[in-house]
Amino acid sequence: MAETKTPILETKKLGITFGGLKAVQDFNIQICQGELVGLIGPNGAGKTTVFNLLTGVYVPTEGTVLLNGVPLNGKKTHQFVAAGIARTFQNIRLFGEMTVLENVKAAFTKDISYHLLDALFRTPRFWRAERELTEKAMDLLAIFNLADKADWKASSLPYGQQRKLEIARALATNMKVLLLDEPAAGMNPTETAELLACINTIRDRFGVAILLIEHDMSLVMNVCQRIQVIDYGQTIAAGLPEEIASNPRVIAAYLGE
Ligand SMILES: Nc1ncnc2c1ncn2[C@@H]1O[C@H](COP(=O)(O)OP(=O)(O)OP(=O)(O)O)[C@@H](O)[C@H]1O
Repeated sequence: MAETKTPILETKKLGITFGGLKAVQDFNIQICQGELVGLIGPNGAGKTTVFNLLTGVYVPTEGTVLLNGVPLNGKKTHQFVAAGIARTFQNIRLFGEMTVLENVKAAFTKDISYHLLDALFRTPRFWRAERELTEKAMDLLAIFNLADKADWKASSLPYGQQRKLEIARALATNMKVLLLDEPAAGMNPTETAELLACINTIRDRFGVAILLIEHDMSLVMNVCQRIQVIDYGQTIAAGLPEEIASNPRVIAAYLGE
């Protein structure tokens, strides 16, 4: 018998209109712990707009985003992050002048257990907490094979590794849901294969729910358990990768692109 799980992330009739344009409408999705779902669709279909709705960047014109069954209506972006929804962006947004390690440590702000005075006077509590943060950050970097580059300036990493660092930083926010916006964009096949392995590790190790926007179809078909397809802001198909690959509406939407 199929196991019934409570979705971590759920949307109900989510939609947004810009002027007269219904960029996303009646968008319904459920993602459970440890699930990896792909969100695909032709250019301009509304994928990034969905991410902006899921992170509080856009206020929906209709519908609701729920995290563990709790509606997030009216919350600001930082409250979405605090609640456990983290994302990466199509264009890399690292602190380029900071080191790889500092980039990850900066994302652990929720875990800082010392006060301002401890930091000012460099008390034992400050050093203990700093050591723990460094260990946690190094553990994350190790998953992404970046531990030996901890002291590098983030901007000096090769492109594919900067993308991995972005994901490591998103994980440091202790999130329950990870939204990845075209993580393989601009990567060569070797970097894409490494990324694929990382995404699988993250899912297994952290049990997070992942929603992935990706144009690289082989990546999507390889890693996703389910795929939802949107076109002109509306869901045109949802199902297993093999069902999606042979769905006539999906094929027509992509051929028409
Ligand atoms: N802030 C905005 N104001 C007006 N229109 C917008 C805004 N954001 C997105 N749109 C429009 O909504 C539609 C969906 O755009 P979106 O960027 O979400 O598509 P996408 O599927 O992510 O595309 P791509 O694959 O090219 O990144 C487009 O027609 C876009 O022009």
